[in-house]
Amino acid sequence: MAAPIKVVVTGAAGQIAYSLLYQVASGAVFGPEQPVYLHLLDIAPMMGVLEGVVMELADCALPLLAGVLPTANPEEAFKDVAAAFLVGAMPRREGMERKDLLSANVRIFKEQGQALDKVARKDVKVLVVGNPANTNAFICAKYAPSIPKENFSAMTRLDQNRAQSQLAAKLGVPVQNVKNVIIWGNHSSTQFPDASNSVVKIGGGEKPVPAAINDDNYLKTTFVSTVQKRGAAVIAARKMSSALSAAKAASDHMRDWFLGSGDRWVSMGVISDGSYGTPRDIVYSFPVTTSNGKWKIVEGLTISDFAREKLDLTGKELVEEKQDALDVCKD
Ligand SMILES: NC(=O)C1=CN([C@@H]2O[C@H](COP(=O)(O)OP(=O)(O)OC[C@H]3O[C@@H](n4cnc5c(N)ncnc54)[C@H](O)[C@@H]3O)[C@@H](O)[C@H]2O)C=CC1
Ligand SMILES: O=C([O-])CC(=O)C(=O)O
Repeated sequence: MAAPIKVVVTGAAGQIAYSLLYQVASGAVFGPEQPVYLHLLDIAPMMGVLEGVVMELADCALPLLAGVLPTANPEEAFKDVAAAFLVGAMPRREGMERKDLLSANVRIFKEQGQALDKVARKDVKVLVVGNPANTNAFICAKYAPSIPKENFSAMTRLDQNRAQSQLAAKLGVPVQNVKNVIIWGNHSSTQFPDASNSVVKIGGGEKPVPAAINDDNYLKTTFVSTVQKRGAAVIAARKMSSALSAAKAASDHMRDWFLGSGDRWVSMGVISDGSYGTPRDIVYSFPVTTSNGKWKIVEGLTISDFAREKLDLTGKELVEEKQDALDVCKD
């Protein structure tokens, strides 16, 4: 058995963590041969609740769980971690956009970037889940200059999973038969869910999804808006934001980053190098492949005029969010 790796989950007393911790501790993320030492960070008033979570983790009797450290101190939480799930942040309520959380949440990611910079492993892989996720990831990386920017990512995997599931339902196939759907841009209502390059196993063969669905209008309208608005739809129904599906997506994202995405593209918010004419130096969601712990943007895709407009719109929003976040972090 390998030596345990240290993994931190922030917001560990919250909703998403409640589902995520089991997945990490049971081997679903780092594999069935990799023990984990869990560092659980939350704020001081939540330490009592967190104690209950620690008890439940013990009661799960998980063979891969090498130890648990609950703490309210970021420098203790981030010490020597190989993977960081940055979940802890305020969630939105009905009627809010995710960027309305910026002024409340972005300072958390400045402080946590500084702590990661001081005490985490320099090869730590950071996944920002807390909203607005892309811009928080940008700020976190900015305040951790000793760690490569490529090691910071934002979660758009939940959007990808939603998109894949919508297409599979429309086509009447199991969800794993659909692959290579892309989420471009921001984890916000301007994101562009793009099925134009996706393929489906159907009727004993493989087909492009647009040909199999044969309804361009659906792919350009209902499909896009359903995925863009799915988070809001869950909030309207549950009065709380997605948690089970968010935890599953966070596990998928980190697993693929560590263990590889195989022959599938996955969407991750990563630092933009200007690929596909997007603004540089923002955290933008691209189709990537992952292997050996590194991601690589899928190259050479054709961008239609319809897609161009969508890619530009979500990029513009990210440039604006970045400026707002930098203003908040000045004081
Ligand atoms: N990127 C994505 O696809 C998704 C992102 N989210 C976002 O994830 C975040 C967490 O959501 P939930 O778990 O449902 O919220 P929650 O309110 O249930 O839990 C958040 C936890 O974070 C803790 N926290 C607050 N400030 C902290 C700090 N400075 N350090 C450590 N912990 C801190 C809180 O005390 C609380 O226990 C929200 O911002 C939500 O909008 C949610 C779903 C999907
Ligand atoms: O919608 C929200 O506020 C929570 C979230 O990010 C999602 O479910 O995609």
